[in-house]
Amino acid sequence: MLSIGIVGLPNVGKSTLFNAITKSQVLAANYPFATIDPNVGVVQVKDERLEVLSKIYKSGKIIPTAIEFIDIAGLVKGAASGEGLGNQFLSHIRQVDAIAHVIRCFDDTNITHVEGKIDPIRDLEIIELELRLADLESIDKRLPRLEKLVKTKVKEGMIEQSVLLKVKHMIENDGLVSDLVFDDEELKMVKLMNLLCLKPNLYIANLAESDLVDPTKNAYFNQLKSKAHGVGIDVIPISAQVEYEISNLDGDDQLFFMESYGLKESGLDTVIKKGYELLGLKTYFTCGPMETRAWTFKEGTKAPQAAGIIHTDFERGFIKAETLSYKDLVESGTPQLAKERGKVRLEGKEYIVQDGDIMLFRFNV
Ligand SMILES: Nc1ncnc2c1ncn2[C@@H]1O[C@H](COP(=O)(O)OP(=O)(O)OP(=O)(O)O)[C@@H](O)[C@H]1O
Ligand SMILES: [Mg+2]
Repeated sequence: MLSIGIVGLPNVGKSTLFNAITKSQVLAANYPFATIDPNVGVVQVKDERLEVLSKIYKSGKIIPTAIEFIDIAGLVKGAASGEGLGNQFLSHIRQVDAIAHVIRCFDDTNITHVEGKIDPIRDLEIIELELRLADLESIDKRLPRLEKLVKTKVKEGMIEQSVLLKVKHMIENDGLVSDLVFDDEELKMVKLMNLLCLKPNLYIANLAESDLVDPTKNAYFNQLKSKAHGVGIDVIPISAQVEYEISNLDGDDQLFFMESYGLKESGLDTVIKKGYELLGLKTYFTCGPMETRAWTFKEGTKAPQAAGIIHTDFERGFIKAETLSYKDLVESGTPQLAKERGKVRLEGKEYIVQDGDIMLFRFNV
């Protein structure tokens, strides 16, 4: 399962957010380094299409897809050189597929800030610098080991070296990740390499309760937003504390509470949805009277491999996939009508599965 790591300075609200997202009760407390070992939680990805599909197919149940969130210990300045158990915590970040970076944007003199003062841009830069320094160290260790491969013209070695040199150059010149240019082969290599500064990334602005109604009145949030905008990163405004309180209420109370803050939807759903997008994930559906179920695949996956997500036999014995797009189904009203209109396609091995496809795999083993 793909995972998103919650990363940031100590005592900024990471565990509070984790508890809200995963409905857990891990220790969230007003002192730095409350979290040492990573906490792992699995969450369902909400998708409005599931309700619609289960009505059309009169399905007995709905099974959404899921992703994993990991609450990681706080990083401090000097983490990459071992400060505050930094190396251990950085190794936890290495294992996640994407990073949700929590940045404190709330004033509260009772809650300790490790740098003494609220300053989201400085905080952001501290964390990003530590990730870069950690990468630089691993790049410098790796490069000499690649020399032999490069000398004997082993292709993988040459591609990896080229990627590492580009990233090293970017870090040493304080450049932007968004300015890096990789060819297709290098991109494939990047995905295998686990460099921290290249992981997909989003920012979560942790706001005071009073700023929820209109986050743009909060100067910290605006600073963060304009900085993020420049590098093409999303900022999600949220109050981890409020979300945590909401997550502990039942349905009706939740709605009442959200209305009182002027919230239309839970910020957590946005975090989960954006996280899913960030990972380049798409959804296809299988539907029938038993269940309507969402399956996660990576953008660009072909039909047999998508079938293999359900069962390896489906991939091994793949023949064809009966495919209907969600849009065509909804426009037609029922699967029968969609079929009559010629909207149900028989796709073969080279078909690239699209988000929202409803699929029925024909296979033979
Ligand atoms: N939006 C917010 N407004 C006010 N207080 C908050 C907010 N978010 C979190 N807090 C409070 O901040 C404190 C620290 O929260 P939490 O333990 O979640 O931080 P953390 O980032 O996990 O810290 P650590 O790195 O030490 O594990 C808690 O007392 C929590 O209630
Ligand atoms: Mg914590």
